[in-house]
Amino acid sequence: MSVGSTSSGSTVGETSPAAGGWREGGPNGRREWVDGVLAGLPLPGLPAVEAPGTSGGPPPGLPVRVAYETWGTLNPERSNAVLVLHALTGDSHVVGGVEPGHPTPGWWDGLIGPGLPLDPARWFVVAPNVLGGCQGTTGPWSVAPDGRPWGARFPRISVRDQVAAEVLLADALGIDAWAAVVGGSMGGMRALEWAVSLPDRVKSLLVLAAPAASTAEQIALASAQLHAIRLDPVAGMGVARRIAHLSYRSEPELTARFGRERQADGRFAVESYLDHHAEKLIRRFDPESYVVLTEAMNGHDVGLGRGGVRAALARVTARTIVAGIDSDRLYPLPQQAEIADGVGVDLRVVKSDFGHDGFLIEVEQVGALVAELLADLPA
Ligand SMILES: N[C@@H](CCO)C(=O)O
Repeated sequence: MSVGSTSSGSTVGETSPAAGGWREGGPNGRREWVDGVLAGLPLPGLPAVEAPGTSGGPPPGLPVRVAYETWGTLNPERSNAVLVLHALTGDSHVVGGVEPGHPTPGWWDGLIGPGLPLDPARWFVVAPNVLGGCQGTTGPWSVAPDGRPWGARFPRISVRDQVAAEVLLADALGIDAWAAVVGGSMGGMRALEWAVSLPDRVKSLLVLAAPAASTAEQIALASAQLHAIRLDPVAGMGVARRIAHLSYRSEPELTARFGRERQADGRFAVESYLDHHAEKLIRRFDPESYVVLTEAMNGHDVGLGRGGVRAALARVTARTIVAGIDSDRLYPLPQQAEIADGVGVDLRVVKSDFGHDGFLIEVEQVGALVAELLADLPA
């Protein structure tokens, strides 16, 4: 296993791993990577399933690189590490900073920093880029063992494989147990999978706006997106984002914000809004990663091979907070209620007009939950 680092000013990427440090004083995290070989989790993984353009499951011993960002310092007891897991199109850049010449927003700005719930003076915060994504951790953009990019040949992976890659990172950093594992949406799936698969390694857990298992409706919504991308990767990802983005927002919000208003070009304002989000994603995301990650979310089921969801949730020993967004129509509250009930805690509700994206927008409420989770943990 090897460990490397890039300067915070350069894009994290396995193709240009220039050695370097990080700019002191800015909120950017330190960007590094670890290389290793993917091992299975100690519990049964997903059965290999053939999908168009993929082989079935990662080959044994798949070499992987995990690119990640950190804030703060690991204490000598190695007891202050917090794992923050991003959602579908997120990345390791949890909070923003200043890259050369331009500010870079984070997706949970307000969560990490002095005096904030994850204060780097106290906590060592680790945010990996997900396996199968396109931000430096091994994914379809990476070079396969035969020297050619994986592309559409990238193996079908599961949320469990993604967690296995994060285990490799934890091992490389010498973190036996996380003080907390925190994630929303797809990040919440991985957070839950961590606590179920490796209960001894998760002291506390925040699962936000995520299900224990993807439902028929979630798979159906995703399946329409996958079809669009398979027909035309670039235009299709735009269509996929439009479908997905609608599921990320709430009907009352769309009505209040856009109504039936038309723009000068004749498009409904809400059409133009979706067009904008589609164009933005096309500029910043890889369609093959979108497919790989969406397939992984479709396969998500913490109970698979473990006697069902209820039995799997009974394995969790972490101090746990499970929260949902009251207006979330993608992963509605009953799904978080199921997790909370299975773990034996009360469901917590984030109030938001914005639907599923409330987990990104309501940072103050999310921050309060993180602070509560960590309140009297020794660090
Ligand atoms: N806006 C989020 C929603 C998915 O949780 C994303 O793009 O990842």
